[in-house]
Order: sequence, then structure tokens, then C-alpha cells
Amino acid sequence: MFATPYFLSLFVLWIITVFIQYIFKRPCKKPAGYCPPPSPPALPLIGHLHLLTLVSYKGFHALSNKYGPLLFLRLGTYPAVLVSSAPVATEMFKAQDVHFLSRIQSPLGDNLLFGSSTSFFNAPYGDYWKFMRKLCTTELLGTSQMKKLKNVRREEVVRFLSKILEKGKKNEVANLSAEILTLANNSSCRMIMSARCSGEDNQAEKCRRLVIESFDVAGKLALFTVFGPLKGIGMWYLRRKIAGVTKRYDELFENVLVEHEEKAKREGPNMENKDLMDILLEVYHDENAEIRITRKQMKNFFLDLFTGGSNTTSDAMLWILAELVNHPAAFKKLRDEIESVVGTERLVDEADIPNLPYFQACVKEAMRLNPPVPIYDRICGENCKLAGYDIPKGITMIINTYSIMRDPKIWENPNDFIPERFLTEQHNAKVQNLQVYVPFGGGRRMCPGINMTSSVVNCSVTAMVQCFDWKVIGGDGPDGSKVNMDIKSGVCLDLLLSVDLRSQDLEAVLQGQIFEDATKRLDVFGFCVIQNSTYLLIMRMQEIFAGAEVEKDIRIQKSIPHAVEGRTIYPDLLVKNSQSLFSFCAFLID
Ligand code: HEM
Repeated sequence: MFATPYFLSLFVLWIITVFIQYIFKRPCKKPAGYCPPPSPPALPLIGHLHLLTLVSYKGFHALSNKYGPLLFLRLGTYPAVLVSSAPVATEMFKAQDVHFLSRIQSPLGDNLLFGSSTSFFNAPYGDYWKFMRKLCTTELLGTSQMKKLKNVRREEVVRFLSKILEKGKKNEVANLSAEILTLANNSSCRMIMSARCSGEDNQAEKCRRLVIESFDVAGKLALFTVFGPLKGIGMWYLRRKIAGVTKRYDELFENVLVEHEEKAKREGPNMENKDLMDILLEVYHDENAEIRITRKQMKNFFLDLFTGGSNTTSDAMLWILAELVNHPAAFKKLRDEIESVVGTERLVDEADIPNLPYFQACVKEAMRLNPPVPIYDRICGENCKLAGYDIPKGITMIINTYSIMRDPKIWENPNDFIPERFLTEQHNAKVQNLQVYVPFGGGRRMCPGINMTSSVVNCSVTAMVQCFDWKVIGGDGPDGSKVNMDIKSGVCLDLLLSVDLRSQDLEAVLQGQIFEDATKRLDVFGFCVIQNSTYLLIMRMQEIFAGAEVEKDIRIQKSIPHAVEGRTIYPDLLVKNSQSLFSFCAFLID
């Protein structure tokens, strides 16, 4: 009742403030010879906002096609420079990298989950960022840690494939957008903190929902920020939501951290199967560490890993599969490659990837055309020159990877899906000294999560091509066989595909893998429980054999001495293999 006139008067007040600022603002004196980047014609008050479109990077792309690769823009009251070509990006990430090493800070300072200086993603370039970056490269996200987590990824992929297999057998349509997001979330949550996103009361699921909520708040706040004087009003309007999300996230992570600390005390220095949280906690407790990180920094760091790692990875997988479905010749070529290297008697494995060059080219080409992070920001730290133009200290740089990777001066037929281009010498020579392929950014601040993403993408996409045939339901094109690649603002690709298992042989291979996976989990379960409570084990088995409804995750009860708490077994996988399991179980009980 009272809110509408109230907000209306605030809005009018804002218009008047901006207008007065606009009229009386003195143009600041620029030194002689000052040469700012070119700028499209702007309107009073809103600047270039009217030139943008709902899918922001496509609007920016259209602008750079018309006005050039380096542009000065005014988004409301917010000035920014748009970078859209490989030569400019190369200069920025190589010769001038030192001037562009920080990102935008949140208008809320350290009170919001996102954008605060205690996060790693937004940390200003300095000792904390350098320390964490080194830790990411050498320990947390480096190749050797990723190798250690291989089984975790394998289990999640096999779990995903078993769901798809069920769909295929029943001739059902698979909502791949949802299934692949679950796969990416579960893989990253397990690698980061040994938890899966399933069930209402699950920590990883709670964290996923909090991340979505805080993205929502951050997005709204960014809108207010564009309209200068509205920034304060936005912060006031959203203050309760911000405080609520931040408090819940803090409590949730405090619990997870305490659980990990207790586990570390119980298992001692030789603890096996460490996740990323175990490793970072060791650094946190190390009194001789180069930098003593705070608890808040640690919590924000995990948030960065979740936000940086889940949707990006699932989007990458969706785009790759969509491009392959839309290009049947490429799909067939890839399947032939997998078949010639792996055969049909075993499931493709991460270790096969170096022998699958065409697969690697398909991944690159799909990510070139559809970068999961199409735009991102940097801040200019010092007055400097870029492509001959003056860039003022403090201005936001918007890097449009979508434009950079469709630059017609670099890529022949830039809008076409041609994986072969990544296999030719000619292409390699042309791009040798240019930053042309930038889905993960560039320079010192480029994405540290490449290994983690690649390992999940590699093992899942290759298996999807090896085992299944995919068809679009109600798609685009004259015969309705194409995935509609036109995305709407803020929505990820909607991928609904019917799935068919290719052959009986592959079904046997997949079932074998699912069984092998299940027995691995049973082994842990049986071993722990058998020493102290055989009865419990048999009970559980009978429930499974009878096909009775059982809980999704059975946790080993805390009261059982020597049991590994928190380990889960997955009965939905076990049920399918009841016959083989029976003999396995009998062996254990003997
Ligand atoms: C397809 C998957 C991914 C894409 C396309 C992607 C893309 C990007 C891009 C474009 C940036 C900005 C780089 C720059 O400023 O030059 C970035 C930064 C970052 N990404 Fe990723 N990313 C992906 C996956 C991941 C994963 C799996 C993680 C970790 C689990 C991760 C963690 C981060 C972090 C922490 C940063 C900030 C780095 C810094 O400021 O030093 N990303 N990512």
C-alpha cells in the first residue's frame, strides 16, 4: 500500500540528483594529447545503456563490430572500457598485464559473500592473492591433486551414466541440463569437501542454494550500482537479505570446517583421501605458513571454488554435446576416434584423453564458440596506454571473450563449428603470439580451475559419445533435429534429448563398470562394519536384495567403533546387481 508512492518519490529524487550532477559536473581537465578510446554516440543520463541487449555479451559484440575493438562506454553513471579483439587482449594480458591485475570491489565492502576483498576471486593483487594463487597451482587445483581425486570423478560419472542408461532402457527423454548440472555440482562438492548435492538436508545442497541466492542479491545490487546515486538505496533495500544469506553461509561453512577439523584430529597426519578443504585447513593451522589466512578468507575461498566451478563446467559440457548433436559428421568422427583407441570392451577413461586429439579439438571449438564465461572484468591499476589509447586508473575493463574468439581477422568462418581448425599447423602458426583462445581468461589472473574442469568434462563427454545415441526432441531446423542454440538472458542452454544405448556390448561394459564402482563402496562398508556388527551389514543387504525402499544414502552410524563416519553407499546402484552382490556378500561374511 505504502511502498509504491515511497519508491516513486525515491525514483524522482534519483532522477533529479543525476540530472543536477550531469548539468553541473565539470569536465575534468585532460592533459594535452590525451586520447581516450573511441566511444559510440551516448544519450544524456543513461549513456550507452540503450545500446545493450538482454544477452549482454551479444549486445557488446554488436557494438564492437560496429565501432571497433576498444571502446569507451558509459553504462548509466558507470564508465567502462570494452575489449573485444585478440590483438588488444594480447597486449593487455602480456605487455600490460601488470596494470590490470585487480577486479571490481563489491560496493558492500566485506559484508557480502561475493565481491568482497576477503574473497580470492576479487582480492586485490597483493600478498594474499599471490599466496593463494601459488597454493592453487601447486597443491589445491594442480595436476597432482587432480590425479589423486580421479576416483571421485569416475564414481560421479559412472553414477551419471547409470541414470542415463535407465532413461535409455525405458526410452525416456533425458533433461541433460539438469542431469549435467547435478554431475558437475556433485563432482566439485566431493572434490572440495567430500559432500554430494542431494537431499534437502544435505550440506552441499544447502551451499548450492545459498550460492544461487547470493548471486541473485549480487545481480540486483549491480543494477543499482549502474545508476550511481541509487547504489546507497539498493544497499539499504537489500540489507536484510544480504545479512541473512551471509549469516547462513557462515554458519553452514563453520559446521563443515569443524567436521573436517575433527576428522583431521581423529585420523592424524597420515590421513588418506584428502579433499581440498583438508589441505587448506592444514595451511590454516600451520604456524609457519608464509601468510596466516583467516577463517573468513577460507570460507570465501570455498565459495569462489563453488561459484567458479559448478555452472561453468556444466555449461561447457552442455555446449559441447549440443554442438556435437548439431554436427553429426563431427559426432561420428569423434566416436570413430574413441572406438579406434578404446574399443568397445571397456569404458573410455581419463587416461585415454592424450590419445584423442579430435576430441580435444571438439572441446576447444565448442568452447571457442560458446564460452561459459563470455564476459568478465578487470580494473585498470595505473594510467596506461592500450592499443595507443589512454586508459585511466580505476576504470573497469570489460573483456568480451565471445567477441575475441569470433574475431574474423583471426578465425576463418568464425561462426562455424570446425574442430579441425585446432589440428592444423596453419592455425597454430597464425595464433602463436596472440591470445586468441581465451575461455579461461589470460595473464596472471587467468582461471586456476582448468585442470579440474577438463578432468570432469573429459571423462563424461567421451563416455556419453561412446555409449549413447542422442536425438533432439522438438528441435530447430527443417526436420527438427537441431538443438536451438539461441539462449535467453540468464538462462543456460535447455538440452532435452532422447537417449538410446548403442549396443548390447556397451550395455554390458557400462553395467560392469557400475558394478565395479558399487562393490568398491561396499568394500568400505563391509570392512568397517563386519568387525563389530555383522548383523547391521546383513540387515542392510537384505533390505537391498528384497528391493525394498531404502534411504538414498546410508551413513555408517557413529556408535560403531572403527567405522568410517560419513562414508556413503548408494543402494540404487547396488540393487541392479543383486545376484553378483549376493556372492560378494557371502564372501565378506565368510
Ligand atoms: C569451463 C569452466 C570454467 C571457465 C570457462 C572459467 C572461466 C574463468 C574466467 C574467464 C576467469 C577470469 C580470468 C581472468 O581474469 O583472466 C576465471 C577465474 C577464476 N576461476 Fe574459472 N572457469 C572455469 C572453471 C573453474 C573451476 C572448476 C574453478 C575452481 C574450482 C574455477 C575457479 C576460478 C577462480 C578462483 C578464478 C579467479 C582467479 C584469480 O582471480 O586469480 N574456475 N575463470
